[in-house]
Amino acid sequence: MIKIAPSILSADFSKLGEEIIAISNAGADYIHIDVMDGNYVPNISFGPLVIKSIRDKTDKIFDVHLMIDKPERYIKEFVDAGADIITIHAESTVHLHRTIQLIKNFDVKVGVSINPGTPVNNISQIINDIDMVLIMSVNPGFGGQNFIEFSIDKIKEVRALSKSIDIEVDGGINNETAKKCITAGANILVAGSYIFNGDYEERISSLKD
Ligand SMILES: O=C(CO)[C@H](O)[C@H](O)COP(=O)(O)O
Ligand SMILES: [Co+2]
Repeated sequence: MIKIAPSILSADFSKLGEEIIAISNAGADYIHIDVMDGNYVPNISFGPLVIKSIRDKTDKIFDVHLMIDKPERYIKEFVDAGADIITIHAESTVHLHRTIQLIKNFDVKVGVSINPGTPVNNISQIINDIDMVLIMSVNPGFGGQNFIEFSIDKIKEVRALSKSIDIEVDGGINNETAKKCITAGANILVAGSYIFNGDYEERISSLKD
């Protein structure tokens, strides 16, 4: 089953609540929430207070993608805000294994993401401890970038390590790149600009098809 996770980074922030409702009704499986601190990535988005303010707009899974340095400092805040899945970047913490255990102790799902320049090998040691691998198919920080083709090989590599783990792909996803990702073994697709720049329902079903 392919799941679609619209990234609200491309939503209209002036009416975020309405956007969450619209994207949920259009068939989103997850709501992908990009948290950026202006340090780990060269952009600033929003934090736990904003997430908390939209939590009651939908029952969909809140898929929180933390692009922040030392994410271990803020796990409790994101759990309290309503995160169902918390994904941290392997490059963002010195103590990856410890931070994974910390997230698991809160009884939410845990994902680990790797940037385009990070080899899959960097997460082979912890892959059996986590629920999801998030392959970044653009350099994190901004929506609307072009898909990096070698990400396909990385998806295949992760799938070879685990038949059952969730593999999410994030960045530059459209109906063409989606096909390649699914064929390579991904089962969750994040899409921001592709979905929010068109008819939400049509775009989500074009990714699923
Ligand atoms: O994590 C992200 C950026 O760091 C976003 O989820 C991603 O860029 C989605 O945007 P688009 O689909 O427009 O590429
Ligand atoms: Co993201």
